[in-house]
Amino acid sequence: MHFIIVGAGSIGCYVGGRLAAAGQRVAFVGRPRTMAPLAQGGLTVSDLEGFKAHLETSQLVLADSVALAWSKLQDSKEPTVVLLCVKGGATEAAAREIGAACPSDTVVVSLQNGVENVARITNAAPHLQAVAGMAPYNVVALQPNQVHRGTVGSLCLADSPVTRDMAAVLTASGLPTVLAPDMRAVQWGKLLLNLNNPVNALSDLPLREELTDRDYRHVLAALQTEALAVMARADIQPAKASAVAPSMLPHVLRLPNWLFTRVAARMLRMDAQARSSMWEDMQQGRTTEIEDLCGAVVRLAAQHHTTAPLSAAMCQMVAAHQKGQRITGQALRQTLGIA
Ligand SMILES: NC(=O)C1=CN([C@@H]2O[C@H](COP(=O)(O)OP(=O)(O)OC[C@H]3O[C@@H](n4cnc5c(N)ncnc54)[C@H](OP(=O)(O)O)[C@@H]3O)[C@@H](O)[C@H]2O)C=CC1
Ligand SMILES: CC(C)(CO)C(=O)C(=O)O
Repeated sequence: MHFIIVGAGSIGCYVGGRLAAAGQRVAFVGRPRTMAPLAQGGLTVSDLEGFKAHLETSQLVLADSVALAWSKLQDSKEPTVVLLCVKGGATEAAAREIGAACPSDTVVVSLQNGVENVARITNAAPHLQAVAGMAPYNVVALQPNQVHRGTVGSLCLADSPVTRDMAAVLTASGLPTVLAPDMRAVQWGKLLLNLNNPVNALSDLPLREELTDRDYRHVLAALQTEALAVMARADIQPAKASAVAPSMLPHVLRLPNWLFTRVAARMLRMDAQARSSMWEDMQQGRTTEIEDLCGAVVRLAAQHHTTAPLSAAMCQMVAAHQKGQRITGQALRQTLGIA
């Protein structure tokens, strides 16, 4: 099996880098700004468990378009799978490019956050086979050509005949992968955790520091309580995406620090430098995924004739936020009126 990574950023370089380090054929498609450091210095992938591998430039297949990546991999009869690793706002354009470059029925696995990307791929390129995936862990770029996984977990793919072989290849390459029959539940379960992305980005703190502040946790708990109510109304039962069951998450987050750090020890098992992908977007002045996360809760609420005022307020705060500004947990709690 060959892989094309579309969106060679944090997740794309981590997943593609682990596959390539394990000997799989992988082509990376990215922007010139992210591809130039790979072309100059190769790619280093590492994780908090001590794994570290360096791939020389000569070991990497780099391409500035999906069409070129496809042609570079067609030297055997191996099936080629596309792993889509762009931010939600870039999905449709990327899907159109994949659709134009790859034959009908090419499998495109979305490893993106949010709940709407498979539908976006299908709308933009109906002849592709879009498959839902989920990356549970945090990856940051420590250097322009070094990506590091700072938290733990297994990749998750929609269970289907096309993903079974893929899951085995990913797992054998150091990317433990599980298959799930109901990806909608998995994606909404992950979205509940991702409601921390805007809180983390506004805090301007590493994840662990932010999560050990009870005021920030109260904000996250309130966002999750609101989202859980909207999901219940929509008959969505979010899957467990962390050590804590979805319905228990807000209760655990509201615990005092001394108890939270014990009960949620697994949730806090992360590198001191790990930050949310939304924090990285804000730092780089890029469009954030707030509309894919809090915006999705607001849209689901509207579809079911209710509202999600806290998620709506977070959409506004993130849109108005200036890079480098830190909002304390207490200030955030006050602004949102969270008791
Ligand atoms: N980072 C993390 O820890 C985690 C991220 N995720 C999810 O994974 C997805 C990717 O996140 P992340 O890796 O952080 O994002 P990054 O921004 O680091 O990487 C995405 C890259 O794709 C590029 N890109 C966009 N469109 C195209 C295109 N058509 N062709 C080639 N390259 C393109 C982007 O360039 P440009 O910026 O110029 O558009 C960017 O360099 C998101 O949905 C995120 O929520 C999930 C779990 C954890
Ligand atoms: C892994 C996690 C939850 C870390 O915040 C994430 O998905 C992200 O940063 O986008």
